[in-house]
Amino acid sequence: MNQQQTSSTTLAVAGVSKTLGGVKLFTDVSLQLQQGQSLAVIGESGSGKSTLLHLMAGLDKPDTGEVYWAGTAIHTLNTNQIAARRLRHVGLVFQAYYLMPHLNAQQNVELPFLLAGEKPNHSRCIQLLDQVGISHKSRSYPRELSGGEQQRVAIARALALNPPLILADEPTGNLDEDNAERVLQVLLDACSAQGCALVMVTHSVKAASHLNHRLNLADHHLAEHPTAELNPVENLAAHAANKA
Ligand SMILES: Nc1ncnc2c1ncn2[C@@H]1O[C@H](COP(=O)(O)OP(=O)(O)OP(=O)(O)O)[C@@H](O)[C@H]1O
Repeated sequence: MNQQQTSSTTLAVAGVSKTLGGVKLFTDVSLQLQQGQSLAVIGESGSGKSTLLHLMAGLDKPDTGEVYWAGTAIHTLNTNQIAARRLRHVGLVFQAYYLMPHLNAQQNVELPFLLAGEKPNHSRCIQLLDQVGISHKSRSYPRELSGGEQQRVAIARALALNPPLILADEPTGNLDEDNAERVLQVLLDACSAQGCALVMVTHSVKAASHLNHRLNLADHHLAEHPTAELNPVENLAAHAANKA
C-alpha cells in the first residue's frame, strides 16, 4: 500500500482493468477520493461506468488492479467480510433502485439499521425522506411509487447509516429538474456536512458541474472531462489523466 492509500483515503482505485463478454471496457483506471470530495463519472452509454461503480462497491472483481476502502484492500476480504464492511462503508444507489417490495418507503430506509443489527433511527429516516421530498409517501410501498419517487427512497436509504462513501448510479436520471437539484443538494450536503466522499455516474454535465471533479470514461481510459477546469482540485486521477 503506498503512502496515499491510507485509512484517510475513503476510496482508492489502483490500476483497475475490466473486460466483460470479451469486450475491453477500461484499462489501468486509478483515482482517489478523500473525505468530503465528490466525483462525477461521465461517459457514453456502454463505456463501462456502472461496471466501474460496481468494482468500487466490491460487487464485482477487477481483472487487474485493486480497490481500497479507507486503506483496506477489499480483495483481501472474503465475500461475507466485504458485505459486512460495505454495509457500514458504502451507501449504494443503483440504477434499478432495488427497494424491498414488501416494505414501505420508510421501512426501506430503515432497513440498513436492521441489517447492521441496530435499532432504526426513525427520526433520521423521516428527515432523509423529507430532504429528498418524499416524506408524504413514507407509508407507500414501492409498487405505489413512481420511478423517480423510488429513486429518491433509494437515495435516502443509501444515506441512512451515514456511510463515508456514497456510490450513486444516475441518481438524478429519473427526476424532473427541481427534484434533481434537490437530490443533488442532499448528496452534496452529505459531503460537506458529514464528510462523505461521493462518486456519481451521470449523463448530465449540468449535474456533474456541481461536483468537485469530473472524469470522462472513453476509449478505455478515465481522464479529465473537458469541463474539469471549471473547478479543478489537484491530485485526483492525475495518474488516469497521464495514461489517457
Ligand atoms: N455481465 C455482463 N456480461 C457481458 N457484458 C456485459 C455485462 N454487463 C455489462 N456488460 C456490457 O458491458 C458494457 C458496459 O456496461 P455498463 O453498464 O458498465 O455501461 P455504462 O457506461 O454504465 O452504460 P449506461 O450509461 O448505458 O448505463 C455494455 O456494453 C454492456 O452490455
